[in-house]
Amino acid sequence: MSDQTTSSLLYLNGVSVSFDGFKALNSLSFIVEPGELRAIIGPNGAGKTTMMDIITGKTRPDSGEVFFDGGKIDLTKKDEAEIAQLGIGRKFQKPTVFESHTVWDNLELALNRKRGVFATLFYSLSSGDKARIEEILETVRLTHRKDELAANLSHGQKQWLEIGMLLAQEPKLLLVDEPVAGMTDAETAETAILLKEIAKTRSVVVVEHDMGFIRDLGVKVTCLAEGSVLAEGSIDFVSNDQKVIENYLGR
Ligand SMILES: Nc1ncnc2c1ncn2[C@@H]1O[C@H](COP(=O)(O)OP(=O)(O)OP(=O)(O)O)[C@@H](O)[C@H]1O
Repeated sequence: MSDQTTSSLLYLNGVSVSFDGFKALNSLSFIVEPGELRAIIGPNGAGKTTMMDIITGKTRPDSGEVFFDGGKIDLTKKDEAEIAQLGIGRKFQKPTVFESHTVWDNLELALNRKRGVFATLFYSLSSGDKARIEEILETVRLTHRKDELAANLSHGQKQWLEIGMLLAQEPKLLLVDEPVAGMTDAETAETAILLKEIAKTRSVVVVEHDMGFIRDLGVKVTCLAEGSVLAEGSIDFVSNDQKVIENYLGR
């Protein structure tokens, strides 16, 4: 096993997958380090969602390697539930919070989900749990709205609440799909700060089309196109790459 495999949190090497003969991923190689925040950009159909599907076990690769946690775990041998348990959380584009519950209860439910049904039946909230919920509320900027029904939150706040629910499961890697679509400019700017804070204690991979937001993140950017990496580096490096301009930014 190579040094890159053992030092990385997530290691994809030569991953390919086809749907009806169409190569959605074409020998994709992609590495995320522990504690790294990484931005992914790329045109529609580039394979961004398919890559997330491979990591979370929703889709199986036709070929290639997918390792987690310093090469210890072969994700291609695990199902979706096992991968979630291993510490990979995924936030889809549309928020899916429990609208008729309060913000606090949404987080409490997420904390309980980690414990399983039996433990939850005989469970009362410990002071440690309360402290953790309060900490998450601070992180996702919702302390002042903790007793509000989730239905009454703004779209951006619902996105933050769902990120908080994922944090309650203590993922080592958080995958976030287009979090700022539909957010106000202020919420978008705040989301960049929030994700940078979250990435202090875990790795985060965020897919976005909003280039202002990507610039605010100030992290390494990977541009995908036609199922493989077109360019990777700082936002200035990637956005000045001729292939990126032709395939994505200049369109
Ligand atoms: N389950 C599937 N069956 C058939 N084709 C699929 C399937 N999933 C993805 N594809 C195709 O694979 C290609 C890559 O799609 P993918 O959704 O990964 O791109 P994307 O980069 O996430 O695009 P977007 O920015 O539009 O979300 C697309 O052409 C898509 O139509």
